[in-house]
Amino acid sequence: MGGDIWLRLAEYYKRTKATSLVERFDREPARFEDFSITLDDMLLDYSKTSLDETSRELLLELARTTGIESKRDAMFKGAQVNLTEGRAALHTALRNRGDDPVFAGTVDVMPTVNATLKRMAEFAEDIRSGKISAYNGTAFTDVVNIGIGGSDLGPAMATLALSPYHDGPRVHFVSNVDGAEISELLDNLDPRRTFFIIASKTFTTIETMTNAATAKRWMTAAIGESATEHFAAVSTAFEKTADFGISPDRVIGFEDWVGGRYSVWGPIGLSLMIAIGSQRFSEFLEGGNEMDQHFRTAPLRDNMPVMLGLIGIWHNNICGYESRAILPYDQRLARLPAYLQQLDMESNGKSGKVDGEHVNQHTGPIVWGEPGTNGQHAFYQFLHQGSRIVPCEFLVAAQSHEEKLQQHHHLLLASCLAQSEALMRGRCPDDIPEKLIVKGPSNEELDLTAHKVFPGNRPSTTLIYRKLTPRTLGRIIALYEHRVFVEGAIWGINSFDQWGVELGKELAATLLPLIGKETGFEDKDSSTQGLLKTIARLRRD
Ligand SMILES: O=P(O)(O)OC[C@H]1O[C@](O)(CO)[C@@H](O)[C@@H]1O
Repeated sequence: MGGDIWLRLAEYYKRTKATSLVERFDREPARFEDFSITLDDMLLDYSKTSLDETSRELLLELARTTGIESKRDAMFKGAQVNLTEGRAALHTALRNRGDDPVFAGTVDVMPTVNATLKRMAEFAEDIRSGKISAYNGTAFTDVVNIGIGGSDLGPAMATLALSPYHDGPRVHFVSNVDGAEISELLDNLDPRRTFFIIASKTFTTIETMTNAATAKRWMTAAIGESATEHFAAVSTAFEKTADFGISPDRVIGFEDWVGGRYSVWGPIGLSLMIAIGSQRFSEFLEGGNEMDQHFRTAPLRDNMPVMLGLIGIWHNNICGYESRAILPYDQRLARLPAYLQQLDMESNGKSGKVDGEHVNQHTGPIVWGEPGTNGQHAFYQFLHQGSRIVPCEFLVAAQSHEEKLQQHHHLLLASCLAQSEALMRGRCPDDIPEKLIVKGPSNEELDLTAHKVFPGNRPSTTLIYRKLTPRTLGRIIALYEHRVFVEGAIWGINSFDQWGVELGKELAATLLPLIGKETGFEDKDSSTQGLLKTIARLRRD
């Protein structure tokens, strides 16, 4: 679908790509107003990309041709958009704040969603107040969420992002099966005052189950049979949580129409709710819901997720840029790049279309990033003068939480704006006031001007928001969720399954009994055999 439009986009890009961003700004005095979208106290500036009126119209035509509106409406209405798993993708129902029913098939899911949210809130507040207490009646001081992927990244990212709102017990996250992570944490915790949440949709994920078993042993060694009182689970698999020894009144369930990487809005967000309280969690949901309403109702041209998605398509499929950098000038969003890696790359890192056909173009890009200004002192050299062009996505708050450290925030803001300006403007030899001459190895004079030249014309977007509040964070996450949806819908892929993670898991299960063995793996390739033998030797010697 949309074959001709792809060609027209490519041809238009070819014809206009010589026009630099600086030239565009010189020619179009209202470029910022024309190429930015405001949603209350949030603004997306995409004027520093090479989009112009014509290319934007072509992209909007692409979106319409690929049925973006009907696909969006189908998702919100609970259609089985996740065809390969036979499910709806109704994470938006978890943040539906109105009274309208939301159907998955013929069932209105809202009564269950609201009842679960109420249960979560009661549970979280009881932990916070000490009503749910440790075996000896004392309040819990520490809560540990054990989960991985979507059962970790969302609450871990959001808990850090909203740290100014923490007024509950300390919340920690363990995800890696590497024993280093859990052992370093447990060494610093008191089992008598620690509560574990085992967060796993399937309750089979090997990393989570291994960490959960270790936590249970650690707790049992300290308090014996009372250990299970220090555990809760968040899962869709009630039999498995019972087998683990968690009583049903300590299990908060959710439905299979919530994908792992979209699950922070519901019970998987329990650790976040314990940290910030149920009221603030509600504000977080409201923020997500506001972005949903915007996505559903704003004209495509003024629609933030749609335009962010189309900018992604432009950069990826038309300009040929392979990756996108997520650059929050907001230290508390330090985990956002990792969170978006899962959201984006697990959703859209696919080569098969919904109909089983192979895609004939690139799908999801490589997503990476770090908070500014640290990134500036690490990889920005590459962004400014490297041979590859990386579209940069800056995020920054106008106001910080650190009222007494305004000079820090001014510098942070100035740095963020400076980077997008430098990427766009670059620096030509004429702008270099003094020639820098050094002596070469044979005492000859070397002119360093070329090293000081920046090519510029490198695209970026900037998302500015007033302050990183629960509501704002909700909006940011929902914005990116819908952007991923828009891109996936245009490529015709299913953004809600993740078959590509299966093979590695299966092979790990077959390799596990071979670790430390010298033989028994003759059917493996010579590299794997060699590595297994080396492991055995290094463990033995
Ligand atoms: O919540 P679970 O079932 O433990 O799954 C954890 C993660 O594993 C995956 O299935 C694969 O990485 C993710 O999609 C998911 O978020």
